[in-house]
Amino acid sequence: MSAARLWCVVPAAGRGTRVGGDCPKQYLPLAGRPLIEHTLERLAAHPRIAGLLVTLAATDAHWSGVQTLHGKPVLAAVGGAERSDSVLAGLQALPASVAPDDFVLVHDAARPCVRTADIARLIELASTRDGGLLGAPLRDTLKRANAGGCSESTEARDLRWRAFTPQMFRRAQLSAALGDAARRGVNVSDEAMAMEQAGFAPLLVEGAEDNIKVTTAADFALAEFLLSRTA
Ligand SMILES: Nc1ccn([C@@H]2O[C@H](COP(=O)(O)OP(=O)(O)OP(=O)(O)O)[C@@H](O)[C@H]2O)c(=O)n1
Ligand SMILES: C[C@](O)(CO)[C@H](O)COP(=O)(O)O
Repeated sequence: MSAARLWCVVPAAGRGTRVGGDCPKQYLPLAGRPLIEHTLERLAAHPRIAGLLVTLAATDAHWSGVQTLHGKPVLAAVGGAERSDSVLAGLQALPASVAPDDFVLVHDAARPCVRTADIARLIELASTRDGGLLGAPLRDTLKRANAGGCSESTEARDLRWRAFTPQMFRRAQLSAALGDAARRGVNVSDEAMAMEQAGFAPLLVEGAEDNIKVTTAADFALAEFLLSRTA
């Protein structure tokens, strides 16, 4: 029997303010196509992905979108003010065929270079736990800056990881954790933070550090180079 396939929520309702300009970064050209289309293509091509639920800003009507990709459904829903709101909206908009206990992946539209093998490894390992996330141990010395932009102290580096996406959790548990954080007024920066606060210990799965999040204008050139190499 073939391995179960998972739906992926793709938060894409951001404004890309750190890139600047009028067009949200997910629609800016990257290697000749809108950034978001590289991400959706990479996800939909993965044999373990069943479908994509993309959350968009209500004003992003200009995104032509795609209805199916690699024979898989690509659905859209309206996101929210914060990334966590967009993820929660996406979870709530998933088809009824996605059961409460089914694992769901959440992957930033702004991360087009995620490696196919890393997605497979996350699914394999996190399925045996209460979920997990791709990341990488911190390898640089970590500094705490003061208001004047100078190094004030050096932070402990051991046991520190950078969190990437996808992050993978059970639909109902993640929805409950995100909803609880929102009710407490906590703006969680990723799904794992919400799950940690709900008492879970998400598995950290080491992935390639070229799974970059396109955040500033300078990231586009790096992402274009990486897209030409990774898959
Ligand atoms: N309210 C929001 C904010 C962000 N995102 C998505 O979450 C991902 C990671 O967020 P980030 O890189 O911060 O994107 P932006 O919020 O657009 O960037 P900025 O903070 O520079 O405005 C992106 O795919 C973004 O579109 C979202 O769906 N809804
Ligand atoms: C979810 C994430 O990509 C993990 O590193 C990150 O927290 C998103 O942060 P952003 O400020 O919304 O880009």
